[in-house]
Amino acid sequence: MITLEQVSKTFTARSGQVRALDDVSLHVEPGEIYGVIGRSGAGKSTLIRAVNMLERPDSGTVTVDGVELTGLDGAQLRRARQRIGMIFQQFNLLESRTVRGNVELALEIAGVDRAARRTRSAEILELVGLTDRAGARVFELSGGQKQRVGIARALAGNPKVLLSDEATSALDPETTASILGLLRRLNEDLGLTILLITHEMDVVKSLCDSAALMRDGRIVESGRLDDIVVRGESLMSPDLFPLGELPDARGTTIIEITFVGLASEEPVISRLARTHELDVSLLGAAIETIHGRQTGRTRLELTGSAAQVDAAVADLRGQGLTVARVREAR
Ligand SMILES: Nc1ncnc2c1ncn2[C@@H]1O[C@H](COP(=O)(O)OP(=O)(O)OP(=O)(O)O)[C@@H](O)[C@H]1O
Repeated sequence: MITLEQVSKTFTARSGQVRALDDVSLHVEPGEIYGVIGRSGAGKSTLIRAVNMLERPDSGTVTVDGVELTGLDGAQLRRARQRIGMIFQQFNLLESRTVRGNVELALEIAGVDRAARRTRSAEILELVGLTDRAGARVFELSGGQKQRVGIARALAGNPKVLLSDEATSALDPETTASILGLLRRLNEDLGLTILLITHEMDVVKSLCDSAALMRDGRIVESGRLDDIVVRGESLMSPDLFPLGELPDARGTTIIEITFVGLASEEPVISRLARTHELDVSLLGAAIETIHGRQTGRTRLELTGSAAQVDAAVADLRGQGLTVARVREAR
């Protein structure tokens, strides 16, 4: 539904040239929720703005719903953009207008007549749970309600794709959860494809089907979330399962095991110690609900000979568990 191929963008800042997007390729399937995560300055905003050509790439192609946007200009581009909704961290609403007035604005610009606008805004406000606030002014609303208006406005033209630029970053945790729940419902009920950028791993964990990690204008890891969590050496794992710093080196081997949909690591640990005559200590465990499944990562310290440790790791892998050797005994 969204494909970026080898997209690059360089800005000229006072301090010199900044390569905000460096050969970025990305593919979002129809109906998917795709999250791009990264620190401030990684290039996330430039990436999402490139998808609807708010930021025109220097090179590469952007295709949305079969239309190559990088090849369009003027009226063609405006038409194609109507199929792409966007929501923002600061909502970007017109404060002086009513809720309904904000939702109808894009339809007014698109030349939709008054009666059709009214019908459509009523429909969409019901979808986001704001029917009883239709006549309220924007400044009277809470942050969560404002974002619901933002979502309703973005969906008024019936887009296939919704772009979300840090849509929950200005909201408290409870309101964030309700907005993420709404996005999930719209994805399921309307088949809406969602591409979002965020610096919060919790947003990715609770909402996304797939994710990409950006650093210095590049995508350094990407894939379906359920594949990423079982990748032993995933770059996103430390943030997906925060286990803290490794202890100081003390001549032992440290491994991390990923469990998907498994209730407890206890039998694995005791069996490991028994079978391989190793000392096994549990250094930490993090369990998260990812994609609706309980997924966990356990960090274990193994004390034994190199051969015992190798045999233990092979045994765990043989049981279908993902094992990363995060520190070798020296
Ligand atoms: N219009 C611009 N002119 C000059 N430099 C820019 C411009 N827009 C972005 N940059 C630079 O490009 C790099 C990527 O910025 P971008 O805003 O895409 O990152 P980000 O990951 O979205 O960060 P944040 O979360 O802080 O917005 C940064 O170094 C930024 O300073």
